[in-house]
Amino acid sequence: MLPKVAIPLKPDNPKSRLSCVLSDGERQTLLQLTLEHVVTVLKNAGLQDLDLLSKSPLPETLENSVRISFEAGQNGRTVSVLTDERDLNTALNSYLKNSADCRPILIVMADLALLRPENIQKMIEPICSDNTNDNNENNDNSRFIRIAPGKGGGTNMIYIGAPDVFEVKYHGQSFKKHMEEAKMLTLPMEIYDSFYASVDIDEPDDLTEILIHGEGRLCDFARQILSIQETNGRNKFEHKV
Ligand SMILES: Nc1nc2c(ncn2[C@@H]2O[C@H](COP(=O)(O)OP(=O)(O)OP(=O)(O)O)[C@@H](O)[C@H]2O)c(=O)[nH]1
Ligand SMILES: C[C@H](OP(=O)(O)O)C(=O)O
Repeated sequence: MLPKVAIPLKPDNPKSRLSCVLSDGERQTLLQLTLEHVVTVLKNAGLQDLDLLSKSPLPETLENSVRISFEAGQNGRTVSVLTDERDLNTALNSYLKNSADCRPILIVMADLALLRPENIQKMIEPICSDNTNDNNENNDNSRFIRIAPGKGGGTNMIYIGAPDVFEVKYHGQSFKKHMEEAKMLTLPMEIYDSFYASVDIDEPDDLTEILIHGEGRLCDFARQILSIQETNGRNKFEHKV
């Protein structure tokens, strides 16, 4: 069964850890470009239903750019916008509990600038039988958890096959906390290890990854804000502040 996708969004003061190198307007642009990239990748991977879970009312321009990138309305694709002002974990856990149809949920962060369609396909494919858990109380291997770690201990994507019982615990080494949660619930669990899925754009140095590996408008944006300095025959990226 295809999962529903949830993308949490914080449209006010986004990417605050980049405020030392990017203006507020540039950080808004970065959010929009990374979100458009992620949504295009989800569409190209064949996903159908997208929920944007926003901390504050989503600006119309951002919502429209998502609808256009996802080609909402075509081939049955849907985009819904939900607003929940509570903190990230409270909002997402309430969303998971309220997904009445118990369809699997794939949570994807909006800042995965290097994400590729094959990463999504790997995230949603059935779990390898070697990784299933004999103690799985549910005795149902469709109710598995698959985690794509982010650098520094975060969780960039998580497939939740059991949204009625699993609770997310983002921030502060969430990757380990999510593994522990799956173990505690005796759900089958797998780690999806991919460089492209592991890069989220949090700190100034992460911008260089866009310049090196990124494509299209995101790469153009990185070129505008970074310059390449050559020292002793080696390239070094510096921020144009
Ligand atoms: N709904 C919701 N989404 C959030 C919240 N905080 C962050 N997000 C989103 O969660 C994902 C990961 O966010 P972070 O990298 O932790 O936060 P950020 O706002 O992007 O950046 P910083 O301000 O530097 O922490 C992004 O898609 C954010 O837009 C929140 O409180 N509520
Ligand atoms: C939301 C948080 O993101 P980070 O702070 O790692 O960007 C996490 O993945 O737990």
